[in-house]
Amino acid sequence: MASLNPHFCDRTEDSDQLFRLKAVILGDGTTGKTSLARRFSHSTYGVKYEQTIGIDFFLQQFELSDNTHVTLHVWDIGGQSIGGSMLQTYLQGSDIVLLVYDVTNYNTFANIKDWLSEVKKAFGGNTKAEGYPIVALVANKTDLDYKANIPKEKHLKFAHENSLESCRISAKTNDNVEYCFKWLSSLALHMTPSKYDREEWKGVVKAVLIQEPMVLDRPIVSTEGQRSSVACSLQ
Ligand SMILES: Nc1nc2c(ncn2[C@@H]2O[C@H](COP(=O)(O)OP(=O)(O)OP(=O)(O)O)[C@@H](O)[C@H]2O)c(=O)[nH]1
Repeated sequence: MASLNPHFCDRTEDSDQLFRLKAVILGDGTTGKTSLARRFSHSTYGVKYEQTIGIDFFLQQFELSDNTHVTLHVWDIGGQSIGGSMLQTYLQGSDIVLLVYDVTNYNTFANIKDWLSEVKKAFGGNTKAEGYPIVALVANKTDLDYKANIPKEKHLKFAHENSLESCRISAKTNDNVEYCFKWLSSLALHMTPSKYDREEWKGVVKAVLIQEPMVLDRPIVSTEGQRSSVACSLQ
């Protein structure tokens, strides 16, 4: 029942329910935490790297399903914060923690265990305790999968062994970003999204039409004289 849910914060005139959640993004520097937060909150992306010193805040409101709305407060923590006393404070009251690594940088994956230790420490080491957040292992920069050096199996094994949720995203192309945040929000609210909702969150993958291949200086045609299928490549 919504009224018993600690995240419930308002009911609008037309009986819609509004929930408030806090998501904290952790991970090594340059793994794409700010890019992820910015992509989800502002639908923008920039290639220029600007180091986050301390913390940055983002906000996004969205509809999770009919009549259920979420205000998500996203705390983007600078990659240099590990081991600092403030990190423990930042983690207090979080509903969702995203542990982000860069698929092209093995060290950032190897260091996830240290970030996870920080999360456990902040919640007294008991991952089953009430108030322990939904924690997800997030592989970013999957647009660079062709030069990734962390096998997907390794990602899944680590997630499974540590009872983490799992997302593979690209802040650059927006692949799975909405899905990841909405899926984790659903879990934090103990909701089961419908298949239809989940498909919708996955959105449309950007496809680019490439030039129709030419054979002997003319387009490929089928024997009936119809044009054959057009080739597409995913960016
Ligand atoms: N190819 C690719 N590059 C990305 C992606 N996400 C982020 N980047 C780039 O990686 C660099 C670092 O991104 P940031 O979002 O600033 O990284 P951060 O984790 O917030 O870094 P700190 O502030 O040091 O903690 C930037 O140049 C981004 O453009 C992605 O999905 N794909």
